[in-house]
Amino acid sequence: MSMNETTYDYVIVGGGTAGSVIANRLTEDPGTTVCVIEGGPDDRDHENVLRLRDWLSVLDSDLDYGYTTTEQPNGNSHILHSRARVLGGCSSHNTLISFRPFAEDLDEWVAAGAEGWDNATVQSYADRIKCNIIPIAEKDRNAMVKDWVSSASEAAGVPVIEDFNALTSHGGGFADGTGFLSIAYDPYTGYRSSASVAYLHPIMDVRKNLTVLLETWVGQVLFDGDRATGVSATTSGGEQITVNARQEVILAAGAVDSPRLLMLSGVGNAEELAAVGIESRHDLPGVGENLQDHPESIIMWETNERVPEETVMDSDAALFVRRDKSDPRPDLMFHIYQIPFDDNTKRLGYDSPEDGYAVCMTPNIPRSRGRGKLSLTSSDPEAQPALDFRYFTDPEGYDEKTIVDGLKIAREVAATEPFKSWLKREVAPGPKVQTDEELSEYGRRAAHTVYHPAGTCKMGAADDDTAVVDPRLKVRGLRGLRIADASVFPTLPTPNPMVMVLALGERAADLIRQDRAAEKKETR
Ligand SMILES: Cc1cc2nc3c(=O)[nH]c(=O)nc-3n(C[C@H](O)[C@H](O)[C@H](O)COP(=O)(O)OP(=O)(O)OC[C@H]3O[C@@H](n4cnc5c(N)ncnc54)[C@H](O)[C@@H]3O)c2cc1C
Repeated sequence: MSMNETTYDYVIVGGGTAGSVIANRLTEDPGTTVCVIEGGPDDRDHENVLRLRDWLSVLDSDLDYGYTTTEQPNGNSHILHSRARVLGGCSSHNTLISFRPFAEDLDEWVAAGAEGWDNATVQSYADRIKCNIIPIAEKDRNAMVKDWVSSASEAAGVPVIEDFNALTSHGGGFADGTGFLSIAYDPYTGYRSSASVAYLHPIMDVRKNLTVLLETWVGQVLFDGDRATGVSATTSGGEQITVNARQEVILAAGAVDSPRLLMLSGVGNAEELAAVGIESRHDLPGVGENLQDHPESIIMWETNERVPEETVMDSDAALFVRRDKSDPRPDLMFHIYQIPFDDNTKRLGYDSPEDGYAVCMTPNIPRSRGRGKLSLTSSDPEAQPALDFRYFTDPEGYDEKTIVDGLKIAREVAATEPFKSWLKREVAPGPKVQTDEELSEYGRRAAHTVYHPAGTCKMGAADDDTAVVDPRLKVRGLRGLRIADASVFPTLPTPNPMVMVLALGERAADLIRQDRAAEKKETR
């Protein structure tokens, strides 16, 4: 073995949300060695990463891969798809809004072939999550957002909910409601309780069986026949290294980079790989398909007085509405932003209120019907992949209608006291935009992402040719290779997905341990 070659039991690509969980759980056994390879630096060296309220300063910075979208004829072609380049992954730059999935979300997974991912099982894994998930502390709740919650409740005819997760963890879910969010944070310091904070910081430099390689980029998965044997990677100093896995390579590089890495390693649609000059190792047409997101739009107002200071991360409450009474889950979600969230409105020529005098509502589509595709544009590992979300292309026009309904409901909230009295004028789309056609045109052009790409290596039954991984997260048709991150979601859960990613990491570690124990028993 050469100097730049090392061997561990497990190699985890990506020290992000799921990767941090898996690394912690696998190294609970001191006899198991794990190497995490993370493309970004240590989050402990970045105060603005640790301080949740500074989250926007991390977006579009050198800690953001900043993926773009392809031309979106029916939507917004200018969305920047932030993905964190730092330990903890997107849990290190997101807003840490923490929702457990709904029971029916997981029924859909099981129906899609994800056997064993039923609600009872997944909730039991969510119970294990180490992040400090709590409803926003009273001291962080500001008067304007409290008034917004009252008005949202009255205008939409929905109850105020004090703890959304109490209803999903043991009651299966809720139909509608509004209230302050639950966040993974430390209310005393305002610091994140991200995956890296909760799962890695306490054990890094403590557990001798854990190695974390930072600022190191995995370029390829290495194979011996159909078995993944390790990865090749480049360190920040430009050194090429090989990291071997005695047992397994686990991809936890996220919904963009896990399929990208598979394709660069020759695993994907053979014809499409050939078209960009990559020799196919294993024809797996599902890689990169099924790209999903929670699309959203925005409505912004100028306030009469300065928005009060108290906040956790400037987006502290939500509203859920259910239009379709045949489904027990909500089908429209709104975040409130206590700041001008104006990237897309500015581009369309709207002015922005002075800092401290803006409030926004962002209606989003919890179960969007759009399905996109991620593909490689070249065999150059540095070339950005093409992310074609195909926003607002579902033939029924469901996504478009949801955004139009959302903008109308947001206006009803704004017309209801006590929130009404905070507002001076509607800035975007503005009072001239009234008809459904006008609202649709504006809503789609100003559309943004809730930053929830998923589904690009979807899980399905072992004999489902469109699936990339089986229900034990093993890449179909290969050995020694699993994927455990948001890319394996067959469908996006109704609410924000991070808790589902954390629970998936918890269960992935169990599956890996169970399979290893069974293998040991067999060879005895
Ligand atoms: C701005 C933003 C706000 C969000 N807000 C919320 C929220 O409030 N609530 C919520 O539920 N969800 C939120 N999300 C979504 C949520 O954070 C993600 O769905 C989730 O964190 C994804 O986890 P993951 O493990 O799949 O990937 P990630 O957490 O992205 O982890 C992937 C890791 O792999 C590393 N990596 C990638 N490729 C390589 C490679 N080739 N070599 C080495 N390392 C590599 C990356 O650096 C990264 O650390 C938000 C996302 C964003 C971007």
